[in-house]
Amino acid sequence: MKKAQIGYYRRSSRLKFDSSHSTLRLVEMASQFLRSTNSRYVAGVLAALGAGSAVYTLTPQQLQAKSEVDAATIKKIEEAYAKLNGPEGAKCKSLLKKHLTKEVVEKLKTKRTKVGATLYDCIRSGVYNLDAGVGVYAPDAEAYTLFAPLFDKIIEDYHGFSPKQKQPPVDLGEGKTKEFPPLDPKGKYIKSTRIRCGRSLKGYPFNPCLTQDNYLEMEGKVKKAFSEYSDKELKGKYYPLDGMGKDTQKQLIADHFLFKEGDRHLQYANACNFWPKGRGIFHNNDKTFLIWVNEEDHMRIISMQEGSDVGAVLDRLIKGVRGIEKQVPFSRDDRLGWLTFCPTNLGSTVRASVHIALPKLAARKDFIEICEKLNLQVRGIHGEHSDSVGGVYDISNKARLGLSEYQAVKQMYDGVKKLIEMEEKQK
Ligand SMILES: Nc1ncnc2c1ncn2[C@@H]1O[C@H](COP(=O)(O)OP(=O)(O)OP(=O)(O)O)[C@@H](O)[C@H]1O
Repeated sequence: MKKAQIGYYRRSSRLKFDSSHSTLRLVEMASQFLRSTNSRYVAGVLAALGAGSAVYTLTPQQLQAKSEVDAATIKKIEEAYAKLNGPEGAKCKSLLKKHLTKEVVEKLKTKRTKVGATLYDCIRSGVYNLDAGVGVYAPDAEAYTLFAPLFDKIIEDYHGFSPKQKQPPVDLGEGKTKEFPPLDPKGKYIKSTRIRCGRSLKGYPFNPCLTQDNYLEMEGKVKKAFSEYSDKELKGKYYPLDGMGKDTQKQLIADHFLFKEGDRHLQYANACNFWPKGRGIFHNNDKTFLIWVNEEDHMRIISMQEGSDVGAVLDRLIKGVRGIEKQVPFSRDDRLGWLTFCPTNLGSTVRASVHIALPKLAARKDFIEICEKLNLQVRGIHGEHSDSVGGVYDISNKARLGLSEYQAVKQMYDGVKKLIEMEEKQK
């Protein structure tokens, strides 16, 4: 027996579906039910469909939609293709432009996920931001499979991860953190070390499909989970963005603790709806363990500290992740690993970075090339799309998918170790 359980504000009710009903039929029946009850929102549709079950929040518009994509959206998709391939898109080098072929457009333009997301939701950001490197986001977990002809190509190109490959099992590095003693014990080059990972709450779509009530509900759930931390090092407080003073927010951003606001790539991906509702940051007293809530991903779990003790930073991250996953279940795909909004973060979701000054090496014309050969990514010190300040760079592992969390940290560790050796030998 397939069952869809529908609850909405103030009242709740149940609908039972026969196992012969297709997903589309379930959505239609839920839609009828919605009209008959005249409620404004359906707050949860739990449909045990095949292997997976999911709780999604749907707006009436989403529910009432048929599987066909409306003509206006199809037109937008076709116009997007024309823009990318016309004079305006001449300088665009994004993976979106490269892989959104005419065939892919034709195949995918009429598809819609169960929560109502279309191809346009996936590509919107890259169509507005022609300077994007990638240009796509997944509006919900299902988008990775429904729109696979586009996502798989981009994932393969970015990560070198073919559709036949599978993310290895989770290995956070428990029992192995001693392999990462301080990279720069004398503190000559490295200012600070940070390791972050992303997590999505099971049962919720990603940003563009979330309602304000979803955001608030998710915030409530994770806040409760944070209060369960008993470890002294991890204990802290949650600070909602809604109501946070502008000065406090600015300082937290300047000190590298909080996410920035107004990223145009995220804005055009419809990731900033209802901002700042449901967004916030949890941190311990020392600001060495932090969790971002509902920015790009539902959660970004972060461990950071001054200096270069990668092992200590990883130890703390492991404790933090283990603590929270006992409280809230996360979305994981058998092939793609931990699911994230941006396909560049799939898999391990780990970005381990150091803020490092390498004056001699960085002066070389081939500095970026050297880093790339070591599988390292170079950013400015105020995050992605920022510049180096005072010769300090943010250097991290490049790969996130196709390797375990431990291997991702090791990629950064080994690469940065090599860079320091080269700096010391450089005349
Ligand atoms: N090793 C580090 N030490 C101190 N701060 C860091 C370090 N690495 C990154 N940060 C800071 O973390 C903040 C977020 O950086 P950024 O947005 O580039 O990366 P991210 O959190 O990994 O997410 P994404 O890759 O999605 O952009 C920025 O303020 C950045 O300066």
